[in-house]
Amino acid sequence: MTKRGNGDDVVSVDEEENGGSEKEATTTQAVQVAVNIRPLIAMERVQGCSDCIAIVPGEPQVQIGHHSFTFDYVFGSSALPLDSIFDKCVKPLVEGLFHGYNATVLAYGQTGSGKTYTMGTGYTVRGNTEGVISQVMETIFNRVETLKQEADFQLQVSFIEILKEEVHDLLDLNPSPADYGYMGGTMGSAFGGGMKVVGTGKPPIQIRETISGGITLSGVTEVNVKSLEEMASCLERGSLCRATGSTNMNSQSSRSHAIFTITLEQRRKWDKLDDCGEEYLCAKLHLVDLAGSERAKRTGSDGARFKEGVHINKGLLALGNVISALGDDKKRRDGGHVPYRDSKLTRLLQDSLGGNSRTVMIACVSPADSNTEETLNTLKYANRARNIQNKPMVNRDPMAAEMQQMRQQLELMQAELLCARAGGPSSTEVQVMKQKIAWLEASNMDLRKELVEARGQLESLAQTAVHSQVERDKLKLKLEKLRAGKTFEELDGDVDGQTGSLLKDYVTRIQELECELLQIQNSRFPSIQSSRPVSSHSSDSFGDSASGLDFETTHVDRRVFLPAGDPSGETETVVVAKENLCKQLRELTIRLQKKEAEMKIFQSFDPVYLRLQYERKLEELEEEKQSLQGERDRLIANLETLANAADGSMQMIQQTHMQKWKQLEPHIQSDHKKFSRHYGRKQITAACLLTGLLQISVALSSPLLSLGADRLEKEAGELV
Ligand SMILES: Nc1ncnc2c1ncn2[C@@H]1O[C@H](COP(=O)(O)OP(=O)(O)OP(=O)(O)O)[C@@H](O)[C@H]1O
Repeated sequence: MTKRGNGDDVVSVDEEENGGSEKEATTTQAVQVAVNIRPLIAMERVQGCSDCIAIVPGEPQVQIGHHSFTFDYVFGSSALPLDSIFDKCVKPLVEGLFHGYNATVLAYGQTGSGKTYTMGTGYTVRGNTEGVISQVMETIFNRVETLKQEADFQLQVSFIEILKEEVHDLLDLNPSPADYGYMGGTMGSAFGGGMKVVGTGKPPIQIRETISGGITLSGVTEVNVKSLEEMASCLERGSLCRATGSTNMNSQSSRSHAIFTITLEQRRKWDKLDDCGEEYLCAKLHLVDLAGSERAKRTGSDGARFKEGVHINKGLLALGNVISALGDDKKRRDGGHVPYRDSKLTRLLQDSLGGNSRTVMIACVSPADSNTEETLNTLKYANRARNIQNKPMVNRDPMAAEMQQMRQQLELMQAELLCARAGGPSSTEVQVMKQKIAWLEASNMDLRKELVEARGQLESLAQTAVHSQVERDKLKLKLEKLRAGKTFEELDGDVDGQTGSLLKDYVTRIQELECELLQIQNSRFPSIQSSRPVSSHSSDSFGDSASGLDFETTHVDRRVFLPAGDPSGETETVVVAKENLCKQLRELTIRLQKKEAEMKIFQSFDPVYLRLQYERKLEELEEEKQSLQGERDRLIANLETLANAADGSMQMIQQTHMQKWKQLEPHIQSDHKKFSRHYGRKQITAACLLTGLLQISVALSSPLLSLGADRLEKEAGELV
């Protein structure tokens, strides 16, 4: 959406530099209006004219007297330089040509205001090469050169003038008698000194309307051009043939309206043809240099020149009416009549004004105060022209479109024929199958994407698994090494710093405690000690416990389960007890093995927390050891006393022991509970310690103590 200076909002089809939307235009585009203010010419200076047009700095706004107008662009004077007129206004139209849009550049204004100068219609190869048209030609050929790999281009030019309501072909080498009636000005200088060549001639050019509503000129010469030079030569030839004449206001006044038309046809190459691209496009660019409006009084024209002036003004008046009709919002909304047919000029410009063309109007004005009235009129018309809405659309060749359709039909029928011959499916089935294939291809693409994602996830999982496996193997190895009796020093390389040394300390301390307990046990029952085999590696049994606890093979003297002085029932009781014990211990072993796995996790726990836990437990164990030592001493003393007593008093001693045990039992239970809390995860060590306690009780060897031993054993089982 472009905000128009006069307050109208105009929907632009495409405002990009490339000048062309590839889509069909569904919106309208207003005629763009640029004002070109030429400088005061010598004649005006001589006459002492002054500048009557003011420009609002930085704005496309001009003021004349108390009138103010806003346009799309203002060039000349203190506004934009004239040489930027092509880039700003015309280049987008040229680009649009390559997208199939017709375009028109129309120079309008009073006589001597600079229309021919601006358009460059007075082009000569060796002389005047200024103006819009020469830049248009250059740009077109540059673009063709750039795009020649993608499409085949064909360029044609035609050049006509409307003189006294007659259309003349300026490129016809054999003009009809009607074409050479004019002998004023410089016409025909290139072809025989001031006269058009007389020839057999063709029928006069006629303006026709096509079925689609387009305007064409039948009988006009269209010259195929392949190079810039060829096109420039056509322009020069036509310019020289154009009717010009000298008036008081312009020594080389154009006496006709001239239209130089460039037709661009492009056919996309097969391999460059995409689905949405057009195979064939054809667009026309009309470059129009109108004759200037004039007042006979000022031009000083009389006779033939006066008649020309009348015709010129008539044509311009018709143009003014068309502009008024199109520029009037109300009339346009009501679908009011637009008098295109009132003149040949308006008829020819039908597409350009309110049609399917993209149009730029350049209103040329003189700044001289002597021309104020004409300048004001021009600006008023130009301002009205800004209200004209066109509907640019891509020009397809109907024949080519039909051909394309037929080609597609042919392909389909050929495919059907092949299928029918091979007994294959019908065309409907083929269509369905094609759709299915398309659908399958799409879903295949989706699945491929999912597969790639899944593969990525799998790889990362595999990496994690490998990593975990390596960690597990390392831990396994360490454990095996520890089981094999390796010290922590030997494992130093494998165990990481703080945790390793901490564990080492605690294991050493536990082993020391175990030894101490064993010593207590030995010193408490010296009589029994002598009757049971003492392993030289007493700690090994605990070591084994820690590394798998093979209790089945633990050397426990079976006699420890026998009631004193009852050798008769020894074998049976011991075997049963041993079996029970072994069974329980087997279960214990399995559970401990499970816990062993948890141990690994436990190793990764916070060392500080672990240290505190262990320290607390060590204190408790120390206390327990102290109390046990005290109790041991007392028991030894009692035993010694009792040993001297008679057998009858043995019963009493046993009862005393029983009482003592009952007193101790709650303490032991509470200790065990604490123990199990702190050693919830450190089951192996707990089991070791409990086993130690078990062995102590076993070593006591008395029935009441064996009862305590049973309890301990049971608790050990629960704990684990
Ligand atoms: N921008 C400009 N700078 C300098 N001179 C200019 C400029 N525009 C026009 N002129 C001069 O003004 C004079 C009239 O210009 P031109 O012939 O282009 O007017 P015109 O509008 O085509 O007139 P007509 O309608 O009579 O054909 C010429 O001498 C031309 O060189």
